[in-house]
Amino acid sequence: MLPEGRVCPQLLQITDTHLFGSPEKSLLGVNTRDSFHAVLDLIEQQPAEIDAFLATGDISQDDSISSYSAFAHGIARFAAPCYWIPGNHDDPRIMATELDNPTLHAAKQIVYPKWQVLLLDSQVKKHTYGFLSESQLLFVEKAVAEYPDRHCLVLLHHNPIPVGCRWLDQHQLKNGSQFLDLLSRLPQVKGVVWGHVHQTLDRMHNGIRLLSTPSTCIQFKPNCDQFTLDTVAPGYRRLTLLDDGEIDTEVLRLKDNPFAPNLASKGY
Ligand SMILES: Nc1ncnc2c1ncn2[C@@H]1O[C@@H]2COP(=O)(O)O[C@H]2[C@H]1O
Ligand SMILES: [Fe+2]
Repeated sequence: MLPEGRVCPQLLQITDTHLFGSPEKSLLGVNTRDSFHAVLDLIEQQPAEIDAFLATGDISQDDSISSYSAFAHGIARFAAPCYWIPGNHDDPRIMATELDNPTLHAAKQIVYPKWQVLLLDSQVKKHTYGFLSESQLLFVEKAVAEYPDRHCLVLLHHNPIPVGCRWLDQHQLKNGSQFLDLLSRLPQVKGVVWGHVHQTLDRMHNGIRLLSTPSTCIQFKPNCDQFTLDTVAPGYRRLTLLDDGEIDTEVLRLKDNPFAPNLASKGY
């Protein structure tokens, strides 16, 4: 719930932390534990109140218990609750045990006075691409019918539209069109937010704001056919859900990127 006197939820999306069990390990030249902590430092420096963190998957890179406990330990420095969904790299069984305490757990639906936030599971076991099952799609319809007077924000790991990188778009949400067609019939839905693509996007589709968010570690360069890393800094997204259904949002990044990746990398 929100503190008394405030109706606009302030949410922070952190995504694709790709943590390892070992604090020494790097992904393509970036120590993901250190970059995660640097992003948390940046969040701590902001004056904004935080009502919840939304962690949109690929929390772990190696599916070790200690990678998930590193996430839990890091996020525990904030009092706000953190809700997570799995990404293609995650093991939901380990998440269910390691990321489960009063302020950190899986969530499907968060209800605020003027908004509801839905968190969908787009993971397909052993595959990099995503898919939303019939039950996930039905859940969206039911949730909107349950609270027809509230605006609705939907989060998932995978991108429902191609972002313009051919190598990456093969791994998108396979039924993205079906998903967006459904949302377009639900006027309560104001925005869709995802991770996975390690880059920023902000576009409108049939009145719905489509937003993607940088990773807290490596970034992918937009509009590249082949795997290409970007030099822009790790970051996160602030989302403020306004009473009138508008989404006030910004991406905040580390200054003077201290986490330069190995630009010669061809993949992972
Ligand atoms: N060179 C590559 N070509 C295609 N896919 C890749 C390449 N390198 C990595 N990937 C996959 O693409 C995924 C995109 O983001 P993820 O972090 O989910 O994990 C990545 C890998 O599973
Ligand atoms: Fe991913």
